[in-house]
Amino acid sequence: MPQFAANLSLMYTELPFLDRFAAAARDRFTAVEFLFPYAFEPAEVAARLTDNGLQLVLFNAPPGGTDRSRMAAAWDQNARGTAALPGHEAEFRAGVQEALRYAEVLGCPRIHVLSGIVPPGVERESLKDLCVGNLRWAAAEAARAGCDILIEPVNLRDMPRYFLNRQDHAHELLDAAQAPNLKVLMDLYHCQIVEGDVATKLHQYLPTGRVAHVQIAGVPGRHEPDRGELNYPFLFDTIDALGYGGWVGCEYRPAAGTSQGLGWMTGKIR
Ligand SMILES: O=C(O)[C@@H](O)C(=O)CO
Ligand SMILES: [Mg+2]
Repeated sequence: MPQFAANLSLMYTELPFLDRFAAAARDRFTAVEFLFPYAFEPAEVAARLTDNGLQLVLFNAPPGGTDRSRMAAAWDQNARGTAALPGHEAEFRAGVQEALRYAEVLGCPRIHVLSGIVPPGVERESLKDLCVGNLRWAAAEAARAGCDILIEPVNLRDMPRYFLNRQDHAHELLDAAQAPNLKVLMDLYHCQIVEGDVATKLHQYLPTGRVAHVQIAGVPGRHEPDRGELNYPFLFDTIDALGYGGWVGCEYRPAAGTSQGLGWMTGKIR
């Protein structure tokens, strides 16, 4: 079976953020991921990882701006990254630097950078070159810290007008950027909603070695993977058969309690 990481932004939300680490460890997770750690000092988060024998495998660069007191508000106001947004280059760079500062303390080898909401009246295509330049810069900075930069195609129902929606578009950006540590975060929930044909997409992209992280959730509800239209046992077998050795993040909203809903995983955590 693949190795699963608990997503502490969507799971265990019945607990305060810093208490979710112990809860994940009690459920026998050995790895976690989350969206944004910036409400806390890196040392505070690092202590929770160490205390609970957990490794951090992925988190996001700030969605916009690096002022910690305004980051949650920025997210609520639809800030979804700046990699593809004209006029936000300084903000993008500051966000990547801030993420790298956390990654170093947290020992995390992967940072997901969001690319942004396409402004009204702007063609997505016209933003590609800017995005490639920003990603190339971010990858070079991250390489010095031994980190990968990841980009994730996200569905337009959850994130209207988000810049990056399709696997092939993500791989086009990688082709253009030519940075070995620029990789794809393949979220099968988004992939199913946007493109479908998920097993074929796994066959197409996992062997490239460019997929550095996978995420899962049931479709359409984004609940446990045993709820909904995707046949995850089959997809897990496919992931294994393709020799994917990376992490699979459980990025779902538990339907009725996180621990209670882990039956789908019983006996499957490495
Ligand atoms: O799929 C998602 O929503 C996340 O992986 C994410 O990072 C969006 O912020
Ligand atoms: Mg995701």
